[in-house]
Amino acid sequence: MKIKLTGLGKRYNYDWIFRHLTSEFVSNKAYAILGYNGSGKSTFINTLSGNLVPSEGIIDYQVNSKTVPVEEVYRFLSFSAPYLELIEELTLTELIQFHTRFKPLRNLTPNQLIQRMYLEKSRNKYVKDFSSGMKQRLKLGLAIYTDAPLLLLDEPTTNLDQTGINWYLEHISQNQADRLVIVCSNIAHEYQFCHETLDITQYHFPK
Ligand SMILES: Nc1ncnc2c1ncn2[C@@H]1O[C@H](COP(=O)(O)OP(=O)(O)OP(=O)(O)O)[C@@H](O)[C@H]1O
Repeated sequence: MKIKLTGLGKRYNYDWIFRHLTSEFVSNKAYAILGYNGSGKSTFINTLSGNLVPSEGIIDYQVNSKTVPVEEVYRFLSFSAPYLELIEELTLTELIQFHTRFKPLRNLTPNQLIQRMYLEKSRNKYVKDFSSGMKQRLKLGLAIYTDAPLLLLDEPTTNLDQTGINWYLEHISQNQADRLVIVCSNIAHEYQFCHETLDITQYHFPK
């Protein structure tokens, strides 16, 4: 997986959030997108994922050296973010079954995933009855263990306690090979495994 950005910019109405952004992201590397609250990290990652349309510039996606059109990119990514909701009306087992109808897991069964998330006791519990930390572990577990070459994480340790943070760091580091990982964050421990950083605030002021 490779994503090449050329002169990328995004604005809401008359406000440019970022502009003149040229960069490249490649597989087997993890990148941290940094910046203070409201600086544009989520806007950037949602532009990369194809959820938002860029206001200017080009995004070139390549999978196995073949160009992929933006409307197909969703097939190659898994994405966890505070604003992406789980289906709360399903039990944990039902949710994983539903999820895997669209995207397979990375060489593990739904039961193994439940074990890795330490959610065995909650397999028949409705997601709406999960604690906020359990929901976050579920979001991250589904994202990390979905078999997708592009893994996008926005504020991954939201609602996690120290045990949850350690769990996230262990599982992300075990599952970052052979894929492209992009993490939006302003908390150092969330992106300590990343190889490169991109400070979105550097693209605030157009030259
Ligand atoms: N749909 C929208 N319409 C207009 N402005 C928006 C919209 N979405 C975000 N913004 C604005 O874009 C700016 C960047 O927001 P964004 O959520 O990308 O920042 P962020 O760096 O991810 O913030 P945080 O760290 O708080 O999550 C903010 O000023 C925000 O108010």
